[in-house]
Amino acid sequence: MPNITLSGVAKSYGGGDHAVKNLDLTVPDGAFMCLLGPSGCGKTTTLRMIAGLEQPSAGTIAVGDRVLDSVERGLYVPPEKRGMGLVFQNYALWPHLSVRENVEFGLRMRKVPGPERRARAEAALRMVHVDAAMDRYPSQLSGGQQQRVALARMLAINPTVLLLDEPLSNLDARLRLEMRAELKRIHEESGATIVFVTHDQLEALTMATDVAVMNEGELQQLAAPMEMYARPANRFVAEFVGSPPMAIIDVGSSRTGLAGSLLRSVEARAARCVPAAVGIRPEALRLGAPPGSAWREEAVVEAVLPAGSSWTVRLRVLDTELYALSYTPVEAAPGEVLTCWTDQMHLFGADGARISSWDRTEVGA
Ligand SMILES: Nc1ncnc2c1ncn2[C@@H]1O[C@H](COP(=O)(O)OP(=O)(O)OP(=O)(O)O)[C@@H](O)[C@H]1O
Repeated sequence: MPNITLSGVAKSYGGGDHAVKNLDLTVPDGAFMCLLGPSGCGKTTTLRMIAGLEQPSAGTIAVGDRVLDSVERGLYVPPEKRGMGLVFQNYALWPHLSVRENVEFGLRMRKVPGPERRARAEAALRMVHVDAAMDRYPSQLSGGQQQRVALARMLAINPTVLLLDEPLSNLDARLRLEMRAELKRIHEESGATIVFVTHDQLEALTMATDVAVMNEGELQQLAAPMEMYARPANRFVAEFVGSPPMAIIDVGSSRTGLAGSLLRSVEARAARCVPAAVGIRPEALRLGAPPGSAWREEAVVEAVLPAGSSWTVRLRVLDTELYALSYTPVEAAPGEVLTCWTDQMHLFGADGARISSWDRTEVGA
């Protein structure tokens, strides 16, 4: 199964501002790609263009050698001829059809003969673990089961590409967690290429093989989830991916306060790195005795917030409030002075881009 390639793709609705700008994106064969970004960043528009529900204003969309859209060549393949399955946030099932009939419906439309239709519907329902409820009606199922039936309806068609637009957004927290694991399993079992739209960074990190972060119609970074977490390409990605978010301290040429302290530490290690901002993830801000070369400062404990398996600590470090996230118990009283330290800083330049030469100084530091 070939890659999906978007080259120079743009979309503006009715000649207005561009919802998607000059997008170059390759979805590798068999990938589980999440399009991630805040509301209005162009994720859904991108998915709808891949599906053929919207036509690009510029650029080319292809699956392998097969061009599906080319504005230049006036080429456009309609959705039903693209061989892709779509599941949207509102996954309406037919209320008057049983679960089995709902799943068989798409196959009936495609004129798949009876016995094969039944076998494929049952196999798809087994895959999503709702085969026991095959003869019930949608109103007799939980939200999560209905969601799975909608997925089974798509899987039965054996799409090589599955396009999902926030399909878990109507579910409660427990079901979302369950469905994330299910989707991952289904992806592995079916071998389908999945493109999944979400604004939930945790959803993207937990499920995707590749994450494409978008903002204001532009691709900010395309990377494997843990790579993106470890090395966000710019300030936007750094702040968007991770919860609680990374603290980003503007340093400029400051010689005072936390900014000055961080800057001196950077200069001591890599004099040629000139950051405009320094980022520290809460879990990278550690309490206690630092190793030799790590940046350190005295921190005044403002509050300790235990959450069962983790402890969030609000600290005042010189002139700035920072949060530390610890996975071992923190027993400190407000007003107590501790040492905080980190050996994992993220440096960003004046244009907001990551200073990657700094990462090389950290390796082996
Ligand atoms: N049919 C439309 N007509 C005009 N403008 C549209 C249309 N659909 C989307 N837009 C605009 O295009 C931009 C991108 O929208 P899009 O739905 O792709 O973003 P999104 O990232 O999926 O957001 P959300 O998570 O809120 O769905 C937004 O500014 C939106 O208002």
